[in-house]
Amino acid sequence: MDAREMKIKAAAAALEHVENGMRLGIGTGSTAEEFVRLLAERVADGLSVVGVPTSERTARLCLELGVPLKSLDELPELDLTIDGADEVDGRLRLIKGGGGALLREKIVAAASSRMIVIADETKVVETLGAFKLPIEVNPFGMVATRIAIERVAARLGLSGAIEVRRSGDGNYMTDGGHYILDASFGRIPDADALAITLNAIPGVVEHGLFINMASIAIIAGPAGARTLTADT
Ligand SMILES: O=C[C@H](O)[C@H](O)[C@H](O)COP(=O)(O)O
Repeated sequence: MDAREMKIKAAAAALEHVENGMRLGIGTGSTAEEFVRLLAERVADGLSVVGVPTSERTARLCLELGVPLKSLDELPELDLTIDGADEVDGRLRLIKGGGGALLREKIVAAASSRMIVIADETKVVETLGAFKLPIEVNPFGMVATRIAIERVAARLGLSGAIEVRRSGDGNYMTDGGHYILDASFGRIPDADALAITLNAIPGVVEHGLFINMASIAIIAGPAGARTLTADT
């Protein structure tokens, strides 16, 4: 089974949690896009749901495939969000934002009663941090913000390059008009402390640590899909 087939398997298992009439947060990334494709088939067959997309990219795909959408302001309380992740640990703590959508993803997940993460086995880790942690920052004072991040990270025993994400000739810009700093910490032994500390830095708009947000994770491997709950 190749990577795409595993993503489809996880997405298909997540689709079983979708019920008629649900208000759905719809994630971003290659795994979430497999979910959108399967969801669109069910919508074409008569399933009635309304989605709130977590990025312009997801919104475009949903519109193209006929998945009905509303904005989060029109639908501020959601039943379920289904989204991918860059890393998942045993407590269902996540790193997200590899695709740059972390801010909207976190706002949408926080507005949802439940969040289901869909991923392939390669995303499951003992300790978060091998994947560069995306930190969304305001362009104003980005260098000062980066220095502040380095200082608080050092106090938590974390080091490693913190680089501005690039796209073409310029800095990558999120849907919200911010930049992303990717932090190569390698290992983040205390993700909870780092999450709180980063949130306290002026200039940090949001970070890619999703703590206590996922209800379950559906992890697909060559043998099929399994469901993870925190500490199982
Ligand atoms: O910003 C992007 C999101 O957090 C994605 O859900 C995450 O990067 C995983 O993407 P993929 O399913 O493509 O690995």
